[in-house]
Amino acid sequence: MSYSKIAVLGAGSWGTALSMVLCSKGHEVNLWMRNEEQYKDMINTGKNNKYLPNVILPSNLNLHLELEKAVLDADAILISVSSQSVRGILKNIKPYLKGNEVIINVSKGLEKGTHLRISQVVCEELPDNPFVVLSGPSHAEEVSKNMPTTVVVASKDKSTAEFVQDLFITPSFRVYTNPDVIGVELGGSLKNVIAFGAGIADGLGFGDNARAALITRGISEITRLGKAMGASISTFAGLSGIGDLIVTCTSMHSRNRRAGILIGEGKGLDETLKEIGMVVEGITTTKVAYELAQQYNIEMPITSEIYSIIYSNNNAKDAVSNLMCRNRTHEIEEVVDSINTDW
Ligand SMILES: NC(=O)C1=CN([C@@H]2O[C@H](COP(=O)(O)OP(=O)(O)OC[C@H]3O[C@@H](n4cnc5c(N)ncnc54)[C@H](O)[C@@H]3O)[C@@H](O)[C@H]2O)C=CC1
Ligand SMILES: O=C(CO)COP(=O)(O)O
Repeated sequence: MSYSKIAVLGAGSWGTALSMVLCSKGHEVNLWMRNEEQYKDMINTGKNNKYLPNVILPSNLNLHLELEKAVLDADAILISVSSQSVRGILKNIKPYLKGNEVIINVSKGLEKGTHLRISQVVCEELPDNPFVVLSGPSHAEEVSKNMPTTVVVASKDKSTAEFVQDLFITPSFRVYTNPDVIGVELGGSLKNVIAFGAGIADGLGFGDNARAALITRGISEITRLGKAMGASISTFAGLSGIGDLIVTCTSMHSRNRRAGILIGEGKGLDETLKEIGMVVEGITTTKVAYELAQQYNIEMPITSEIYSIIYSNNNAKDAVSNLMCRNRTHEIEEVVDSINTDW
């Protein structure tokens, strides 16, 4: 097997956990962070105490504060910051790149204002670099402890997807490939909106029935928007669709679900975000998804009610009542997948 040099940009919980997977395969891994205090603490303690406190960092992991040094001669660059920070990071690394580094995005969100998927942001900023998105049901807390996890890597180019599959795959971290970049990106982003809603239901004291309803009707509205935006509907039945939706709506590791629980219990948004202390992508994605639903004229009732709670300060109990008392309708829509997902 051959070894690669990989720069991981963003030392939150996900960047750290994925660095550990890559180190376990013997790759040269440069983990970059912007915060000097965090860097010193990680050097001194051998742990990422702020974001992933319960694991010891591998001894072969290189920590960096200087972006230029971190990306120098890299074969691949993994972006693990919040989705709204991705464009800024790409602009910052651009002067140091050769143009053939594979860009691997793992952040799950859509750009505020432009409504762009991260692959489109990368295409605007680094048009020459090959691109892959890695997504799926994968909480950092479990990946960092080598618990069995499956993810999917999507790229327009099969050999690039297989290169990234090879970089990561281990007996506890199984990686599939998929050509449907749009579907994988939308599944990973939009599930955070529904998971936030599932958290609200939990916080209001509702049970398993409500959660199952949100998961099932949630994937239905995600698929509707995804189809309109050019995704393959079968991707939403896979790891980056229903798989990620299930894990995020049911796990106490989920930042989106935990934030929703606090809102359902009556806390305000600022207080909630402070308490979580990590990125809660679903807040911004709700606004983008709501606007996309209007743009594509797609009915997204759950997203719309969550939008009204976050952005119009509507009462969560009223939102539930609005959803339950909508006009009666059929469950299954006729959906035909016309997208050719062969490479
Ligand atoms: N934590 C998890 O289990 C998973 C997270 N993700 C996604 O990965 C992305 C990152 O999530 P987490 O690691 O959980 O977040 P986090 O909140 O633990 O860490 C985010 C990191 O990005 C850094 N950051 C943000 N803006 C930056 C900038 N402009 N320059 C430099 N650093 C910056 C922060 O300082 C922090 O270290 C999110 O999009 C999330 O949805 C995806 C799968 C699993
Ligand atoms: O995407 C994730 C798991 O696959 C992480 O979800 P949270 O951001 O809700 O923790």
